[in-house]
Amino acid sequence: MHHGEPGIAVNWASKHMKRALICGVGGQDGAYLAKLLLAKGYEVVGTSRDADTTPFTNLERLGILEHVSTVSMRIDDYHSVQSIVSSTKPDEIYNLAGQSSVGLSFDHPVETMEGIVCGTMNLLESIRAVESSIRIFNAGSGECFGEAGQIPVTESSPFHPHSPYAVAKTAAHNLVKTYREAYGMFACTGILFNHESPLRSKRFVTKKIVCAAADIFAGQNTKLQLGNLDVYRDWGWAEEYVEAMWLMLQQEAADDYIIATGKTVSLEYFVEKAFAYFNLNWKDHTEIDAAHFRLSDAQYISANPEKANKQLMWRSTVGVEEVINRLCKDASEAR
Ligand SMILES: C[C@H]1O[C@H](OP(=O)(O)OP(=O)(O)OC[C@H]2O[C@@H](n3cnc4c(=O)[nH]c(N)nc43)[C@H](O)[C@@H]2O)[C@@H](O)[C@@H](O)C1=O
Repeated sequence: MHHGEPGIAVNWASKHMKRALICGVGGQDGAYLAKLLLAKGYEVVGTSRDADTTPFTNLERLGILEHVSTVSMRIDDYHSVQSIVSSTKPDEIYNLAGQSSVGLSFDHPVETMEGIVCGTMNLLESIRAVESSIRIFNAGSGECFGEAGQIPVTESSPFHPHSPYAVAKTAAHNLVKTYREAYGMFACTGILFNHESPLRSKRFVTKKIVCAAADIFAGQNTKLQLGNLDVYRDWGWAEEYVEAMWLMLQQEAADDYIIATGKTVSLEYFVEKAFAYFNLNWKDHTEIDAAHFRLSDAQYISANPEKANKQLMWRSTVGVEEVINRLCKDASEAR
């Protein structure tokens, strides 16, 4: 493992291997992507704000911590970003850094904007300054569409962001498109819908639900407090989504793609199925708490992933029922 200060050059074992820079390697997607790229023979450099103190528990859990070179980089500081891009000279950059919780973005809008908008800008500008042939993937979000109604959105549907997070992701999406069109950069955004795994934190509703159900099943006398259950989302499996990120950068031309399962269900359905996994009736163990309602929240979001299916030959194979089963199994084993 290589911990390093921004600017420290890394000695690479081989010149033939592709090198990837994963910004935000400590998160769910960063960890799964690192695992995927290592398996494909890439040299992987991963950044976090402070690599010397970040525990990288997700990388450890996947058994790949010693295979990833971790470096400190402040995504919101251009000099820090430029110095890492020029010292690592990657073939591909994956921008998974910045605040990822929609809920938290209402409490920390400035930090959210700086990390996502300035962060994306800093990466694009660094590529322009250092080596414009570097390919970049940017993690976009289905939240950008906002309230989209029953008709599944496509890549050409309009964005109606309604949270600081979604506003930031919309701006980053537009920046990527502008750099692609104006400077001819190979820059793509994956418009990612909800994707889950055991590596998710309890800040996200899926992990919160399955952990509570497992605790209650094990005898804990608690009630699960939730917000609005009458919201509809498209939940997929994170490990499959990172595959789509990689595929986007292997195409002949850069483009943006919706990455989703294509199936939307209600949060109530998710809760019901998760408790049913443990032979529990969710209604006996949950309470609605107004404190968990968002200041604004899209009620219904559904997506059409046909473009990714056809052009990337990427298809989600883990549907929401399987997502629930896998998360519940992990939550009960983790206790
Ligand atoms: C596509 C998008 O996907 C994720 O963002 P998210 O959809 O906000 O994820 P979540 O799990 O926090 O909320 C899902 C829904 O569930 C509702 N909800 C009800 N009750 C609770 C509750 O108690 N906690 C939470 N967290 N949500 C609740 C909440 O209001 C929302 O409608 C991120 O990956 C993000 O990075 C991203 O881009």
